[in-house]
Amino acid sequence: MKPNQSSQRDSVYAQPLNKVSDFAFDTKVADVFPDMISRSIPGYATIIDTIGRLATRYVKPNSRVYDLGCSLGAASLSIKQHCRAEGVEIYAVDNSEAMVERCQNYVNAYRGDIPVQVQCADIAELSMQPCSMVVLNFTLQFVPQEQRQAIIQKIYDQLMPGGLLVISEKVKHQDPVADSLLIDLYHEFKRNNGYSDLEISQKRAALENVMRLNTPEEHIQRLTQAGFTSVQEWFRCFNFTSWIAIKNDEAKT
Ligand SMILES: C[S@@+](CC[C@H](N)C(=O)[O-])C[C@H]1O[C@@H](n2cnc3c(N)ncnc32)[C@H](O)[C@@H]1O
Ligand SMILES: O=C(O)C(=O)C[C@]1(C(=O)O)C=C[C@@H](O)C=C1
Repeated sequence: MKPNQSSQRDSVYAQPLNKVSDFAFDTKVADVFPDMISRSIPGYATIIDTIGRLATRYVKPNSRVYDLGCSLGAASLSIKQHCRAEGVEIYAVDNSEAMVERCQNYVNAYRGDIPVQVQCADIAELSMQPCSMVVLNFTLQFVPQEQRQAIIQKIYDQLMPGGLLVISEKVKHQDPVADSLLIDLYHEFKRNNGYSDLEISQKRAALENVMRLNTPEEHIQRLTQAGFTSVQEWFRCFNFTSWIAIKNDEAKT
């Protein structure tokens, strides 16, 4: 089974809790993660598939690819499935032991030519090597704000000229009317996917201190400040957005 296919049903927030603790990527979440993420992120399957398709265009022979905050490795396995370049190595990194352990099992069960190295590490402390593609698929939103610019700068510095960063995030919007409409539509999406009002509100409370959102403008500013000259939103649904950021072909390494 691929990590983006359905697994155990997510019922983490189904029962009333006396106290809602901060959300954590622990064993309880990791066990139901394929179901949780596919019912919680609009267009998740499309995003994962497109990451694989982008890899066929951007991953260079004999280069590295990083999947930062890989969870169960869905993006890595999509790249492995699509990419035909020779001598490629994927580095799938996450700081949750529960995720990394399960990710390794998925990787072991998945055949293909491209090796995937699974690593338990904090991406803020990760020492990166030159690479042709980096994926940050709904990861930066969980990293402390003050570490975000340095991470994007490190990625830019290690990308080869012409290299690609795919960054997907849940975002907030400056206009309060638009922001609350998009949040409302998102909650309707979750209800349509079988989540109750209780599950939606308890998970929202759990995420409050853990997931800090930026506006699209803040993300674009951060990418531009790091040096990316080509930044393009390629996916958007409600308050979820994905961008491609390409390092100029002429850029110095
Ligand atoms: C929403 S999930 C990412 C989903 C995954 N990229 C996918 O495409 O299926 C966020 C992941 O980021 C990881 N994470 C959060 N902060 C991290 C950090 N500082 N270093 C490494 N991983 C981190 C979490 O453990 C979690 O597995
Ligand atoms: O479920 C929510 O409310 C979300 O905001 C979705 C979201 C995310 O954006 O990363 C939050 C945590 C889970 O990892 C899966 C999805």
